[in-house]
Amino acid sequence: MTLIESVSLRRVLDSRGNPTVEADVLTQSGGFGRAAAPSGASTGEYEAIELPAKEAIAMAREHAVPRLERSVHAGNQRDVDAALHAADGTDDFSEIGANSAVAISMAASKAGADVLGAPLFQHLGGTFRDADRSFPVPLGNVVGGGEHAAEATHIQEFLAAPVGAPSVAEAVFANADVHAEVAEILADRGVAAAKGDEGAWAPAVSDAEAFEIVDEATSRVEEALGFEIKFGLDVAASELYDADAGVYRYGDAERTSAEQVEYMAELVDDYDLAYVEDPLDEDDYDGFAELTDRVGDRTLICGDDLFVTNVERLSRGIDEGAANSILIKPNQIGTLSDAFDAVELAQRNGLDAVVSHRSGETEDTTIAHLAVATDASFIKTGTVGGERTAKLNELIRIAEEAV
Ligand SMILES: C=C(OP(=O)(O)O)C(=O)O
Ligand SMILES: [Mg+2]
Repeated sequence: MTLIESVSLRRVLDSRGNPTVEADVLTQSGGFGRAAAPSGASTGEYEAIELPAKEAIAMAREHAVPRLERSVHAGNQRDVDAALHAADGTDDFSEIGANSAVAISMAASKAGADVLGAPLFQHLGGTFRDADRSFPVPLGNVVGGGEHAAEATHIQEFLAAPVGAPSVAEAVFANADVHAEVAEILADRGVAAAKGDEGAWAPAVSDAEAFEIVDEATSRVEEALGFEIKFGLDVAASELYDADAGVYRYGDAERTSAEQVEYMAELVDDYDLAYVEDPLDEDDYDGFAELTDRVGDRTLICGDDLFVTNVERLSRGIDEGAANSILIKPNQIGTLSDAFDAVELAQRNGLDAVVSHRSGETEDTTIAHLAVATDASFIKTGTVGGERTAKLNELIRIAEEAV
């Protein structure tokens, strides 16, 4: 019923104005799915390879599309993704591009769901998904810099975490309120701010001042709404790490690895942080393990560039106690099956899964469904901006549909 009839690929724009790959999958029974690849700026060294969109499309047309059309069922995600791997033949999708692979993988999942007449989260989560399970808490990027904005904070993302929100919708609106509150505080302080790639405010303030501002903004909104709103960070520390000198550079200031662990542990306690992503360099399993040992009982230490949604890197992290959560970005690994494998391995070992967007995004909403289907604890998908609200609004709809 879900035999793939055709796979079409085209270039579309992402939110940074760069070309990206969009895939349409049509089944013989008329099921249809469309999805587009996102794109990172602070990409991990060990991610699957994104090719220039034109090249990725040409290679996928030559190698992957003939293996899929009239051969593979869109309803069998494992078969679709195995065909993509077989077409590519490498272990990092450097032949057809992880951008082509992930667009086709996600589009096929939607075509499979369409044939069944099921919402995507249900198709992906399966019949055993417990309808009473809680929904992912949206992490809302409200202040940021790093690779996502010039002349702003060194820490890449300050993320509102409305952990006490009674519903997904209230959490989504709370993050928007924090974003607006940050704007007011910046205006009061006479600080002008544009927005970075993900729609977060990108003021030219020190990291210390950003902590003050976000702490104040979350407290004010917490008080107004009457439920707990914490905040967290994506330090994206690999971008700060100078491997030759063995130090983390925060502008003119620097920290050794031991000082970085100390600094992160202090921040967790000073600000009661709910979440700290990539606090150390992507090769520093030991530093991650030390920090997790110190503060992992009271916050999530999440591996993004550390794990790159890759089960091998995650297995090592589990063995070494390097983190207590993993960021899941399907385009880091290339297929939904690989992303699911990473989630399953993590959850079986007591780690939380956090499903995430990329800084370059489209209107695609697959990750909202993925987060619900996998029972992820958090979803990181921005706060404002059409490509971000596409996912947040979809989450609100899913929550309505899933009751
Ligand atoms: C979303 C992120 O940024 P990018 O997509 O640039 O890697 C991140 O680092 O978590
Ligand atoms: Mg990150």
